[in-house]
Order: sequence, then structure tokens, then C-alpha cells
Amino acid sequence: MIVAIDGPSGTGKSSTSKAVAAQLGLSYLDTGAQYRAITWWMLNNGVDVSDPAAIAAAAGKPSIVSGTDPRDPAISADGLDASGPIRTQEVTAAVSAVSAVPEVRARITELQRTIAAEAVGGIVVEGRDIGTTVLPHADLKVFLTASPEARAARRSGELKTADGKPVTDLAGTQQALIARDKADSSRKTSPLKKADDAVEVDTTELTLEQVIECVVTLVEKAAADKAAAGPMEKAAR
Ligand SMILES: Nc1ncnc2c1ncn2[C@@H]1O[C@H](COP(=O)(O)OP(=O)(O)O)[C@@H](O)[C@H]1O
Ligand SMILES: Nc1ccn([C@@H]2O[C@H](COP(=O)(O)OP(=O)(O)O)[C@@H](O)[C@H]2O)c(=O)n1
Repeated sequence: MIVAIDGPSGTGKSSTSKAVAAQLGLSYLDTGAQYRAITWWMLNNGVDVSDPAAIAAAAGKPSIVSGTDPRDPAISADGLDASGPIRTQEVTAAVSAVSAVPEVRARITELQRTIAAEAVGGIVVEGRDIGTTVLPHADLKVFLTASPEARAARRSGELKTADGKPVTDLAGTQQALIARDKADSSRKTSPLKKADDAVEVDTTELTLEQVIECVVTLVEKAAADKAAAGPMEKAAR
């Protein structure tokens, strides 16, 4: 069972995917964390992230390793734990430029396909282009959306300033989020886009628990459809 969950920032992809995977005993892959980890490595290794040629030249250098346990989704770059630093504003501000470079996408996409192929018990993979490009034959594709206001409110609830205080600049958070969505949706290679066969779920008025329940139901239905199709496919051969 391969489940692709895509959508813009703050729609609930990570929280929903982790919970659904944990509940159904599936593996989990956060592809945004991989793009964030390669961005973090570039910032730490003197790569000019405003120069696509410099990004392309460095794309193959770091070793990016992702854990697939939904209860402990580890991520490292060249053996260094990246799970904390990839969430900083510095990485968030640079990640769209790095992820738009085709050499970076080719490298990370290959990693993602390998991880999905190795997840024998099934996997939930979340990102921006999973249903359209990375795993176009996924058994279920979900595209999460929510209003910009709801997404900014959710995100700002998580953000902390350097001295540990909560970020109260809701308008600024919303502006940064819209700018990142625009960059992710307008890039040439594999932009953020709903796959034609994805189920769209607007989470604006839903609690996280309701979204999880909705996606679990969709996965169970896709699994039942797949099991029912299996014997028929065999009989037709
Ligand atoms: N339906 C929801 N209602 C309220 N808060 C939510 C909902 N879905 C997610 N959140 C919260 O919003 C924040 C962003 O969610 P996250 O799963 O990281 O989104 P994404 O991966 O799409 O960026 C988290 O703090 C999460 O707990
Ligand atoms: N499949 C993916 C996943 C993320 N990304 C990039 O990585 C960034 C960070 O993704 P994320 O999922 O961690 O972002 P949030 O939704 O958590 O804010 C996105 O803004 C995209 O630029 C991508 O290009 N393709």
C-alpha cells in the first residue's frame, strides 16, 4: 500500500501522515525534511543558495539519510542529526530555491523511490510532487488544502523566535507561507500540483483528528479495492 499525501505548507500533511502511518502500521517518509536537510547542508558548507549553478554542482555531495518510523522520523546529512536545524527560519527561507534546482530534485526523487520500494509493508509519503512525479502509481493520492489564514495560524503556533518566545507576527507568517507556495507552484521541475486522480480534502474547518480519520478511511477503502482487484487481475491472466 503506497499512499501519497501532497499539499501546500500548513495543511496538515506531516501530522496527518505520521498519525495515519502509525495507526495502520505503515512506514512514513517526510520528503520536505529531505529538501530541508540538503538545504541545511548547503548553508553549512558555503554553497551560495542564490546561485542555481552552485546548488546543482553540490547536489550530489551530501549523504541524506531518512528514517521511516512514523513515531521517530529521523533525518541526517553527512551523519549529522538534522531534525532540529532543518526547522529554522534560515532553512525555511532558502529551501524553495534549493528544491527548484533539477539536479537536487533528481537526486532526492531517486532516494524517495528507493525508500518507497524498500518499504515492503507499505508507506505514507508526504510532500509536494509525490502523486504527480515521485510515485505516480500510488494506491491512494490525497491532496490537502486549507485557507491561507488557517495555515498561517497553525504555523505561527509552532514558530519560536531566537530567544524562545512565540512568533506573534501572523501577517508576516502568512506572507512568507504564500511566497513559498508561489515559488513551489511555479517552478519548472515538478511543481506543487494536485494529481488528476488525487482526492482533495479541505482541512480549513476540520480538526486534525477529523482529517486523520478521513484519510484512514480513504486508505482502508483503497486497500480493500486493491485486495478485491487482485484475484480478478490474476484470473484475467
Ligand atoms: N486540521 C487541523 N486543525 C488545526 N491544526 C492543525 C490541523 N492540521 C494540522 N494542524 C497543526 O498545524 C501545524 C502544521 O501542520 P503540519 O502537519 O506540520 O502541516 P504541513 O506538513 O502540511 O506543513 C501543526 O502544528 C499541526 O499540529
Ligand atoms: N516533495 C517535496 C517536498 C518538499 N519540497 C520543498 O521543501 C520545502 C519544505 O517542505 P516541508 O514539507 O518541510 O514544508 P512545510 O509544509 O512543513 O512547511 C517546500 O517548501 C518545497 O520547496 C519539494 O519541493 N518537494
